[in-house]
Amino acid sequence: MNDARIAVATPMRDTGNAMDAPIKLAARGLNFHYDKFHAVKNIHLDVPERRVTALIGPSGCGKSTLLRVFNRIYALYPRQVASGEVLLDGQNVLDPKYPLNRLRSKVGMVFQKPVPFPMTIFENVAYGIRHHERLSKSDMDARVEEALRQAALWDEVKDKLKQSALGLSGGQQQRLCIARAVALRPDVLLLDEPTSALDPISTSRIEQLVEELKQRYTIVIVTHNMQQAARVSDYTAFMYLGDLVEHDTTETIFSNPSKQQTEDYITGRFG
Ligand SMILES: Nc1ncnc2c1ncn2[C@@H]1O[C@H](COP(=O)(O)OP(=O)(O)OP(=O)(O)O)[C@@H](O)[C@H]1O
Repeated sequence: MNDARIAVATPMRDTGNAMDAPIKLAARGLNFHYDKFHAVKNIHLDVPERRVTALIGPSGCGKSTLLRVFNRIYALYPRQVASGEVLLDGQNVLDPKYPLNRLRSKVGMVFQKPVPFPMTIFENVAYGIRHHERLSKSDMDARVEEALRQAALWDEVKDKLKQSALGLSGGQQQRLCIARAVALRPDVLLLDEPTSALDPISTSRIEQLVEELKQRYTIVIVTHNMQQAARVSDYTAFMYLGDLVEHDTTETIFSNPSKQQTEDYITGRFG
């Protein structure tokens, strides 16, 4: 093994090329254009259920774009066009007939910079739930607590639920954003560089959390940090200039990639 390669700390199953879990989310012949710019090129990708899949690759290769296509955020913007399919449990979520509300409740997203709403900690979590469900006060209290516990934040905030979320630290704010996403009980969590704005302790907290969350959720994480990809993910997809170059178990990608470009990237020769 080349010294520059990254040690994979997570124990890996010997899966060969086969997935060790059913496919939850899949891209089929997926293309994406920002106006005339072809940002994602004919991608086929299988995302297994209750596993962590990392998207890695140099800046501008299309990682965030792919994530945004997975929950159709682009649909808000004119001149952003996707073609091909994104299958969630076999149903094409890019089909305009697939209700956006259903998609939002099944696929949660957490962004690079934590952006809590300027309201109380409780309301930050309850807000999204109210959009989708009508719950009694006691059910809502229980749901908010459940979400905050899953995001490993409950113990730190249980005595100040009525205080503004803006008073939380950056790491706590990011866990609040994760609580907001899991509060809708989604199937899939998309994490777009969730720790890039955080200090090392908060980063490690979120990485531990990802490990816990995968017991319940299918997770796709975009990261620039290859050590992080190696630590938290079961599968890794390497992208370059809009192409999906290689996708395999994280162990294989970091110890025995089949493509030269992948090897060059993970050993730090470019990117
Ligand atoms: N709103 C936009 N309009 C036009 N082009 C865009 C837009 N957003 C992204 N792009 C282009 O699409 C390509 C992919 O961008 P994307 O943000 O998906 O890359 P990335 O791999 O996530 O990069 P980074 O790691 O720097 O976040 C880039 O060339 C980028 O310049």
